[in-house]
Amino acid sequence: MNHLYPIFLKVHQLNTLLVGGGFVGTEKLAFLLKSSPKAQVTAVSREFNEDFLALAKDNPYVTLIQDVYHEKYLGGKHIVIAATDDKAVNRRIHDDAKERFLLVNVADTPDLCDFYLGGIVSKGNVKIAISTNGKSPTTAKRLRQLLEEVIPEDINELVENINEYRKTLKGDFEYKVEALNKLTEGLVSKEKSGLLE
Ligand SMILES: C[C@@]1(CC(=O)O)C2=NC(=C\c3[nH]c(c(CCC(=O)O)c3CC(=O)O)Cc3[nH]c(c(CC(=O)O)c3CCC(=O)O)/C=C3\N/C(=C\2)[C@@H](CCC(=O)O)[C@]3(C)CC(=O)O)/[C@H]1CCC(=O)O
Ligand SMILES: NC(=O)c1ccc[n+]([C@@H]2O[C@H](COP(=O)([O-])OP(=O)(O)OC[C@H]3O[C@@H](n4cnc5c(N)ncnc54)[C@H](O)[C@@H]3O)[C@@H](O)[C@H]2O)c1
Repeated sequence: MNHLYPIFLKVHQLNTLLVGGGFVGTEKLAFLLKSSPKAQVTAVSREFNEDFLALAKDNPYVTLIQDVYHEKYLGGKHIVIAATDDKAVNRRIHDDAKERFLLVNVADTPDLCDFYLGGIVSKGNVKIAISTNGKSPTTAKRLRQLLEEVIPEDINELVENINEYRKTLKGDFEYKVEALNKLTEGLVSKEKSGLLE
């Protein structure tokens, strides 16, 4: 049983602190920016590797601070990701963040995470997040690849068209729900939709 509740964060209007500019820090920044190119990220690390620097370069929303972690960097942050290679430092980041009621992810310790970064499928306005409850990130990656293949590229057109239709509906809430459900009935029947072919 997976007890996690997924939400979709507007990270362009939240401040994220990422500590650790090595391999894992780079991976986390890359996935964050892939989904949310304007994510506001402050990255603190003793050293940044080349890939990290390349990702952050020319991105006005990513601020680099070359320093060891200090709790002062938690000021004004909503979300914290600890990705150093020092377990004790990651633990301290976690404890400092919890003291401030911040949401924290400790990349090397699922038990210390308030949330996981998941596999993400993006097709226009449609976004699907995948988690294995921290048990097998490789499976999350494979499921992401599978869904990227089977979800049609034109799913976004469908969403846009339904959005246009939705705006033209004049009745009360119940009327709108009924009209939209009728229009989209075919999507969940295999024969009519073609979505699952
Ligand atoms: C989905 C994805 C998103 C992302 O990174 O943004 C993601 N990991 C990805 C890939 C990946 N990570 C690892 C491998 C190597 C194979 C393996 O070890 O399994 C591969 C596969 C590969 O790279 O091929 C190693 C690894 N990962 C974690 C640990 C620590 C531990 O488990 O103890 C270790 C061992 C470190 C070590 O042994 O030293 C922990 C976490 N990784 C998570 C997310 C969270 C749980 C997500 C969930 O609920 O499923 C969680 C808990 C915390 C977090 O990071 O949020 C991204 C795929 C994105 C994509 O391609 O779509
Ligand atoms: N969640 C995942 O997907 C995942 C995947 C692989 C590994 N891991 C784990 O993540 C951890 C990090 O691994 P890595 O490969 O990125 O290591 P790395 O050596 O490439 O990077 C570590 C970074 O942390 C920085 N750092 C170290 N101490 C610091 C401090 N006190 N303050 C600020 N920065 C500091 C270093 O300068 C370096 O940039 C390891 O514990 C590893 O087991 C997690």
